[in-house]
Amino acid sequence: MTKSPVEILNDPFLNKGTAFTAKERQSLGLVGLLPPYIQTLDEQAAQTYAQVESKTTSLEKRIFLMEIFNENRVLFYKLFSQHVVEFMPIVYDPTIADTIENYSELYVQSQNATFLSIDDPDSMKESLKNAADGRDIRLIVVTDAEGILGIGDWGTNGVDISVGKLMVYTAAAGIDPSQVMPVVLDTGTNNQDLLKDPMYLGNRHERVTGDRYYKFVDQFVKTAEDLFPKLYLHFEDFGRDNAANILNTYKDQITTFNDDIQGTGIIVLAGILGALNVSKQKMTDQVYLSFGAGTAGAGITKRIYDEFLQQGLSEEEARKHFYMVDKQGLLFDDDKTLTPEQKPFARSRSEFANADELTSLEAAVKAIHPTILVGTSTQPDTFTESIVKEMSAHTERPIIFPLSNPTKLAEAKAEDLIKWSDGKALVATGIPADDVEYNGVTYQIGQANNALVYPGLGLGVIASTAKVLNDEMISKAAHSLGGIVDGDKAGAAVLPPVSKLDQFSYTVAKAVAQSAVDQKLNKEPISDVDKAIKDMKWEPKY
Ligand SMILES: NC(=O)c1ccc[n+]([C@@H]2O[C@H](COP(=O)([O-])OP(=O)(O)OC[C@H]3O[C@@H](n4cnc5c(N)ncnc54)[C@H](O)[C@@H]3O)[C@@H](O)[C@H]2O)c1
Ligand SMILES: O=C(O)C[C@H](O)C(=O)O
Ligand SMILES: [Mn+2]
Repeated sequence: MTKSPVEILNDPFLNKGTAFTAKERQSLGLVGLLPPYIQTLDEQAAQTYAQVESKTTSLEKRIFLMEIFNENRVLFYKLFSQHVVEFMPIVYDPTIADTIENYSELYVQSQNATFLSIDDPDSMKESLKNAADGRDIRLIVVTDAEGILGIGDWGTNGVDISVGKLMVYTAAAGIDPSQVMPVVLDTGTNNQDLLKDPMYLGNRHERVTGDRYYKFVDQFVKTAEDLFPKLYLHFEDFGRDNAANILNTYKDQITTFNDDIQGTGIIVLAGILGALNVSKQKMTDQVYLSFGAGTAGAGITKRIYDEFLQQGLSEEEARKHFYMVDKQGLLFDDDKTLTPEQKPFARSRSEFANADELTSLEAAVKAIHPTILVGTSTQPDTFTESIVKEMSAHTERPIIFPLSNPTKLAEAKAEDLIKWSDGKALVATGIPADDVEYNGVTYQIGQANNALVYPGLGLGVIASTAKVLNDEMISKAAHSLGGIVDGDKAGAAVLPPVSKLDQFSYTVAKAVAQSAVDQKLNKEPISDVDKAIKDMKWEPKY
């Protein structure tokens, strides 16, 4: 179907704006519809970048960048790729949290997303087809928005996380933006402020749960798989009660991934490996404490635990190294409210003389003497000076990762952790952190955000045509990030910098694709993994 000139200018996958050549303007019927000077992509990027810079707040910058995204994908990604470090926190986390909270107020355009309503399941297939508009969809990011970052339930507004995660896939790993689709499953919201807000654009009822919810998710998975047979299905920010259930249901059947469980597990394992490379300590000597044992906390713990097994410990031996603290304090095995993911790491009260007193993080740290503390609690400023001092008193180089997002929810600031530990803490944060100057050393702070790994992982899975994404591939992804940072340099970060995102996405992709091929999980024959990845890679150019 050929598009009319106006349709072309309104199609972000086709529109080149002022970069349409004289010949294209003639042949497509665009003569007179654009100013006469023909810009190059570089000129367009320079001009739009100056406009971005003229905005004073991150939110204004993001709103402007989304205009470019809505109008011209090549230009958007050219700009993004030229300014990755500057734009990541604007396009993605933390600014994305503001656009989700204000989605209805800020709404101008649907951004090629698909909105699937639990009240209208019969139109699901048609909706997905309409949104694909004939495109060959290889990657969907889907959310039901029950647990957006650490800010909770945002109903239909959560669609922005699907859009944002996909933008990072393209900027970091070169996934073709015409082959992706953001989806929100609107199953209602329990956010009372949204339900009362006359401007709210989603379904105005409480969340549907139980069978009807799982049937709707299943209908979505089956319909999407049926329509797009080469699909890699990424789940994002589902609630704690559903995320692991959904992953466990589908992970052996289709090519799927849960970012909060698996992506976060990979980046934290990579960060810990990086930290141990600095401290020259052994993984299996570490004592691990997860603060906030929800979707991410439990997913990370399981990944690190699996690493202990891989390094030769028995299940029983390995389990002795792990502790979890959630709302109720240290998790014990007599607790009836434990989730299935928490149960394996709950401890026996008989291990402690003062078990009943271990109801706070501080008490737990005193009793356990963890060497690694990872925060996924959504509780700001909970890694206090006294906790950090207590950890530092019992271990030479404490590994402390406050990972809750966005910025306002982080368990601690990198700067404080460095200061309170007298420069000893090996720190990574969920959102970007500035260098910290302390006692004449410049400490670089790694970003332990799943965005550093999920794009490469996805590229590797898609390029290798893998049937499933399994633990072996996930482990290979985490280990592939080693060696990029020089751990012997004073103040070295525990993870590679965002400025090298495209390079290490490629490293991750190669490790994952090679693992898929080695395990014979590829659906199509692949003789050269490197070439398969390079052939997949999309670049922003006309
Ligand atoms: N850096 C990253 O890549 C990354 C990845 C995923 C999640 N996260 C962050 O981790 C946080 C949690 O995300 P999630 O998806 O696991 O959410 P979740 O709701 O599944 O888990 C949060 C957990 O924290 C617990 N909690 C609440 N209050 C607490 C308290 N006072 N003390 C101890 N625990 C408490 C909850 O009971 C729950 O188990 C979010 O802020 C999210 O942004 C970061
Ligand atoms: O979205 C992010 O920044 C990371 C993570 O998936 C989260 O939920 O916080
Ligand atoms: Mn997430």
